Amino acid sequence: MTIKVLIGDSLAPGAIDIFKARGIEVDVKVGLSQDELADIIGDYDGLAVRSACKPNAAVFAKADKLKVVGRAGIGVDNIDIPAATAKGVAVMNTPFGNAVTTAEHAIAMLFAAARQIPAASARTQNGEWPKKDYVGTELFAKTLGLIGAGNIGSLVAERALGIKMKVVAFDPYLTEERAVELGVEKVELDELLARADAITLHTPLTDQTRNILSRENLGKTKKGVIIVNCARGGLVDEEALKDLLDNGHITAAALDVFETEPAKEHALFGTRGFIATPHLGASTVEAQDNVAFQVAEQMADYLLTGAVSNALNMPSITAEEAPRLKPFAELAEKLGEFAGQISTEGFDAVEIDYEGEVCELNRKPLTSAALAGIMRASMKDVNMVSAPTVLKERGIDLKESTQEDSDTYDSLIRIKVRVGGKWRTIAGTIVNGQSRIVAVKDMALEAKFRPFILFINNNDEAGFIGSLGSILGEAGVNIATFNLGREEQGGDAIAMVGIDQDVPAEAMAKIEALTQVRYAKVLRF
Ligand SMILES: NC(=O)c1ccc[n+]([C@@H]2O[C@H](COP(=O)([O-])OP(=O)(O)OC[C@H]3O[C@@H](n4cnc5c(N)ncnc54)[C@H](O)[C@@H]3O)[C@@H](O)[C@H]2O)c1
Ligand SMILES: O=C(O)CC[C@@H](O)C(=O)O
Repeated sequence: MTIKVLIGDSLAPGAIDIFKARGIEVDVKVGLSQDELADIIGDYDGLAVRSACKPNAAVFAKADKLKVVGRAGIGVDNIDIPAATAKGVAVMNTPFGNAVTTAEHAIAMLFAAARQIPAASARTQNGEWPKKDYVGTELFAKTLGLIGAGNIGSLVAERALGIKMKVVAFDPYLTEERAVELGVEKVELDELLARADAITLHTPLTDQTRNILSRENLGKTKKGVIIVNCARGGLVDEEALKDLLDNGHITAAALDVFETEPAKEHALFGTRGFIATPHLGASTVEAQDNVAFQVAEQMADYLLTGAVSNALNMPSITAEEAPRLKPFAELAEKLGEFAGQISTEGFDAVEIDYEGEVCELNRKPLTSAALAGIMRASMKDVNMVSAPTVLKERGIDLKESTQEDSDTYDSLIRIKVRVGGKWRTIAGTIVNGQSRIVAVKDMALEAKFRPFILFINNNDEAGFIGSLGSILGEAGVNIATFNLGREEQGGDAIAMVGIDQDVPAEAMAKIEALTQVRYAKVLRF
């Protein structure tokens, strides 16, 4: 049977050759609207994209043959991953192929902003020779504030140190050891804002990073600061950026990414000190070859052999191992997601214990699945392949242990994450092929994973369940399941409430204010 792939964005031509050499038919259709894509997607087994092609739920609804979407690049915000997962479509990216190129663009933007090169060039070529208007800022010995010290942030730090800048970094997941290795000083955000002469951003866009350079935070920066964003639109308050450029608090700003793209009109355009590029961070021949060739190989492997690599929504497992490993990989990833969501302040060690029959299996993909789950709360685009490398690079300790007998269950996986010197622990098993949570903080219970779980750590005192039920009822939140665990009567206790919808902020505040509640959070799976 013919296997067909659609290339929906401008990819380096070598990708077509790779698909064809492996016997896969290829169509290239760039610039399709979502409706046009939905009309034709039913013919294809694979879809290769960059960032302009945006397969949404309506596209996946019609993607009856589709098995894989490959992103030639890092960010997958243009792909509706829950819709892809619901349709059984693997989503893969290429986590490292364009990192150097993007770091170089950030550094180029920094220099361009410090010396106002684009404006000076335009006016010089216009015959003005405006020498007096462009007295720039030297970067030597200045402080660069790095928000996000992952792949690209680390490369930017190396380069900034090379031009003799001092680098301070804010990243809750950067360990002191990794900071020392990189030669940067780990600081809190407020300290970075107060000390940096230039700030560059290198985080994904998540609930925690959206608007991280808000009007308030931009107001805390040094007068004369330079702002560079080559990561994602939405990290910087664009309106506030304009106001602060206009009043001279910010000397210069360079954006490669915008809240709405393509940004063909924008209030910032024409503002003094402002530089824009059209999401060019990854646009070099080298990076585009890297990501296009890699995505074509990964997609072809998956379509022809079932091998999964760099997948964001499914574990990497070989075809032979698949049937036995799959439920345990799903369990490990979900337990990891639980642990990650209750550790968003940052953690410095992870332990994974395998007990019982699961010890006989290849545990590497299980550990990778668990780590991807743990880190997903802070790094949206992390996957099973990149998770272990990233963990190691950051100097986060990982210990695995096995115990061939399990006291109660045929198999048990326990994940422990250390936050501020204290361990947060969750354990689970498989019951009738489905993942179950069987202990939290070593308190036994049995709960299914659901799209929304309200997790509460409380004191075991009378009246708590009634008050909680009333608050949820008044907020119109339906309870689907309710599981409780406790250390001893009157002691530490947990409640896992499976709910049919998210809890409104007002109701959440009331829950947190209950005298028995120590910690409450809605977890999403
Ligand atoms: N402009 C472009 O063309 C282009 C090209 C490639 C990547 N990108 C974007 O650059 C960004 C960085 O990519 P990467 O490969 O370095 O990602 P990465 O996952 O390796 O690093 C992201 C870093 O952000 C940190 N982080 C998460 N939450 C944070 C928070 N609340 N505060 C501070 N730091 C936080 C993480 O710990 C991590 O170290 C992504 O948004 C990616 O999509 C843009
Ligand atoms: O494909 C591009 O040009 C942008 C890629 C970049 O935003 C990424 O996240 O990898």
